[in-house]
Amino acid sequence: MDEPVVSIRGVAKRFGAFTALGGVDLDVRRGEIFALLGPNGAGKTTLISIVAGLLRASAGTVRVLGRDVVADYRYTRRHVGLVPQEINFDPFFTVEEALRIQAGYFGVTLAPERLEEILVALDLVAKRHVNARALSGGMKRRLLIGKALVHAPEVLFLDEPTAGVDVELRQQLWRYVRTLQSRGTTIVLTTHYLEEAEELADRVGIIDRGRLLLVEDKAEVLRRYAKKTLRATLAAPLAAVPPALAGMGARLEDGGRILAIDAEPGASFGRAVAAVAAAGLAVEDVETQRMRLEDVFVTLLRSDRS
Ligand SMILES: Nc1ncnc2c1ncn2[C@@H]1O[C@H](COP(=O)(O)OP(=O)(O)OP(=O)(O)O)[C@@H](O)[C@H]1O
Repeated sequence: MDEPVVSIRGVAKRFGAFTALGGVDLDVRRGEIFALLGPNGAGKTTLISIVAGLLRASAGTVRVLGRDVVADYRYTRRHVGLVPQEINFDPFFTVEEALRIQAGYFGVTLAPERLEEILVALDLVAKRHVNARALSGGMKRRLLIGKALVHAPEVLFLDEPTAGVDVELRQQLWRYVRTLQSRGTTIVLTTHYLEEAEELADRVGIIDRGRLLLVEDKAEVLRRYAKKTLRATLAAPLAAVPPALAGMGARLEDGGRILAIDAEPGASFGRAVAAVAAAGLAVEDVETQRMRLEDVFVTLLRSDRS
């Protein structure tokens, strides 16, 4: 297999007596979208900042494209793009100037077609000559993303890229993130919008209190942890669940009109459907629902903390 694009080994970070990261091991694969999920204060930004070379680890090593982020800072920084969580740019420049200046920091001249592409993707064409201070919060965040892209980084870190961005534009950004991925960019994102991770990520990592609880393919996480529920709409309401179905944990909802049955992750509904038929129930409609990544996330965190 390819060498990982980012390789994190035993990374710890202490702030005084407080341990923000307690020994993290993680490999990010070439070309993937990796979503780092965790509650407030879990250590996501700390980890990303260490990988991007903005913060020194107290222990452990990080390699980006095979090079150590401390010893080879200039090289690794050159290949990393970081969209920070906090908006922190000089408000006196226009959007276009801010992008050109940022490219200059990396010794790159921003080609006109690249500038256009970034402005279009981030919906900032109409604001290109506007001072950054006159942008709305969501526009400022989009400019931050643009700034992280000017030097065409191989690895892009997005720390809550769509916080405060409206729904329509969020979807547009998702499409652009996928375009970047299709061109070979590796993307690591943190987000509190679990639907964002569900939509974009190939793999997810869940971090809590400075420890990684799980790193797994997203599809596998859902397969392994997401319960399913089958809801059968009955032709006539029931007063009580038939005994054979009660033994499977079936319950009534909506005044007895709906019979709901849960299946453990990975299990099928074959037996439940057969039991409904055997009970002689007339079924008008059937719906199945699977837990979303958000529910899985909450369940996993709860079980870690209990
Ligand atoms: N410079 C610092 N000095 C002291 N403590 C810090 C510092 N930076 C971060 N921390 C602490 O480290 C922990 C992890 O913070 P971090 O910003 O990495 O969390 P996060 O997972 O990104 O959270 P959020 O989702 O809220 O952005 C928090 O408890 C935070 O208070």
